[in-house]
Amino acid sequence: MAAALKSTPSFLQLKKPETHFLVRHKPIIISTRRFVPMASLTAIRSLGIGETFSNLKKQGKVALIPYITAGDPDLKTTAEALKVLDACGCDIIELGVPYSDPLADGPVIQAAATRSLARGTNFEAITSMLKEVIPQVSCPIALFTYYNPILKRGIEKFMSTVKDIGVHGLVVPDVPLEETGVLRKEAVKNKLELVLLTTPTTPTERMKAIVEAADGFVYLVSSVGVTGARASVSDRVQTLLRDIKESTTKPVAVGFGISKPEHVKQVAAWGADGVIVGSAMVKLLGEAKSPEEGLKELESFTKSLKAALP
Ligand SMILES: O=P(O)(O)OC[C@@H](O)[C@@H](O)c1c[nH]c2ccccc12
Repeated sequence: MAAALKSTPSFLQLKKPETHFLVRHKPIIISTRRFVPMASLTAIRSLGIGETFSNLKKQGKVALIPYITAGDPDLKTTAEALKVLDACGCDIIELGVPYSDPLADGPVIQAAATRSLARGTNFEAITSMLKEVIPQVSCPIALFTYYNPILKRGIEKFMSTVKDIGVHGLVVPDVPLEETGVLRKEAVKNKLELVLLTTPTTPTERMKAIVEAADGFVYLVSSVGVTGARASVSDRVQTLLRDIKESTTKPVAVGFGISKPEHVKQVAAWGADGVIVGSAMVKLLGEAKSPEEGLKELESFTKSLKAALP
């Protein structure tokens, strides 16, 4: 596996040459609308990623996966936004931990991270907010974080904290290749499913290694470059989806640039099992005249995307 990963071209010119855009995601949480009650009444945990996708598949549905930045415009609004996204039928929510050097992000998400950090958002505040919110929504939340905040806390500590608050997954876009094994081992120990990312520039052998190692689903990055709404989704996604699906039966979700109902419709028609929308959501929330305004716009936008999906 390591060998196959050696030649990983990162689709970003990241500062650290050895860093590859090999994302061991542990994403997300799955909204199954059904909880698996744990022993205690207070702690309930949604089903795993793979189970959620297979439930959706049985219903002929495609997962809607929003990404928003925690603490933008503030954590109170983030908590409300999670409930809005859940109520609108999102199947998976990615919650970004703001970071000072978000290399894989475009201007919208970078600006959101800057605003959030300027307000003093930190990991502890995010996890305590999540501890409150997760039991209130049927669609649990996954943390999206760069590698540094994990290292700062220690991988083991980070993973157990993430698991204890009821999170199912992580997205770590800049983890150096040689460290993905360690990350994965700890994640699995904490019953966290890891999703890996493949890109349009990932060589076939490497894509196969990624798909083989992915848990839950495979994240197909639709285009090279950084995150950000695009006018259209490249039709190369269709072939990329076909190639990946030739090497696995695992679900594949597509992200990057998706920002309109016609985009989600198109990507679903190409055979994606899930669509991921970040910048378009972040912009509505973070750039609105008021938090209430942002939440209202988020709701109608999300409903329009949901309506466009099977
Ligand atoms: O913002 P977009 O173009 O809709 O793409 C999804 C993306 O935001 C989300 O999955 C994400 C946010 N930051 C990232 C960094 C790397 C990979 C993925 C991400």
